[in-house]
Amino acid sequence: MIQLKNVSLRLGQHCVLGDINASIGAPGLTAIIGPNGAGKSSLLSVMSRLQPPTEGIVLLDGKNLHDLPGNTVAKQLSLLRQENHLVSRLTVADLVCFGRFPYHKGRPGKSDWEKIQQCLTLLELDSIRHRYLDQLSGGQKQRAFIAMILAQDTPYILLDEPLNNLDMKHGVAIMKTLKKAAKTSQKRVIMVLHDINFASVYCDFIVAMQNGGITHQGRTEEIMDSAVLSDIYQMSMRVEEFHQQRICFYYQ
Ligand SMILES: Nc1ncnc2c1ncn2[C@@H]1O[C@H](COP(=O)(O)OP(=O)(O)OP(=O)(O)O)[C@@H](O)[C@H]1O
Repeated sequence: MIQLKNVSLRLGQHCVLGDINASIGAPGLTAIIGPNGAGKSSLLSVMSRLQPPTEGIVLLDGKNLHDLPGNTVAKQLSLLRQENHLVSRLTVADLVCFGRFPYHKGRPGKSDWEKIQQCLTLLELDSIRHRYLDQLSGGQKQRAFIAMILAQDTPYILLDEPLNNLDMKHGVAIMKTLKKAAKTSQKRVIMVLHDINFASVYCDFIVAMQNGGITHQGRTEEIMDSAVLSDIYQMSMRVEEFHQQRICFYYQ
């Protein structure tokens, strides 16, 4: 698990995260939800070591994340950020190969190429594997980055809005792929999601944030409740059962 103990983050004058105590990352899929500016991306940054907390500590399987060697962390935890600034003259295959870097250190071997091929196929990227990143649509690029993250093959996978730019078919396909990876390889996938119904249908746990703090945390069915969601988003949200799934209606 990733444990946060009295974690606070201040950026300039702004208290972005305030005294968070939580354990996140049981095997399966965990969604982090909440309104804009609640601190979801900041929480992922702190949990992935991208950003050291101003106060408190983050433990990865009981060890202080910020004391662990970089290469150890890279084999334990991968992070897909919302904004990815990488050289656009990389091909899709180069990018996915980059995900294997903690293992091959620049000299990919047979097992690395097998994994790269597997991830390209899984994300339906075979036909565009030789295209440069700046020749891709937003959704194709997003799938290439997700393939890179899966190629890193870490027990913890942190994704900031992985469904950005994806059409419904690819959104569903990626959630199913992550769910299968979690089930067959005991992965712990933690992802920021804005689409509450994707969280409801595919995630096992939900962590909800407001104003830099975690206000609700539990199994998906506990959080997918009209009163709880209305409180989190400060608007009327109605949850109903539809084909054995809890679906939220919030269009007014
Ligand atoms: N570099 C920064 N300096 C100061 N404040 C920042 C900085 N980066 C983010 N913030 C503030 O921190 C708060 C949390 O931002 P964060 O991006 O973590 O929220 P979020 O929940 O991911 O939002 P969204 O849903 O809009 O992506 C916001 O109020 C934001 O304005």
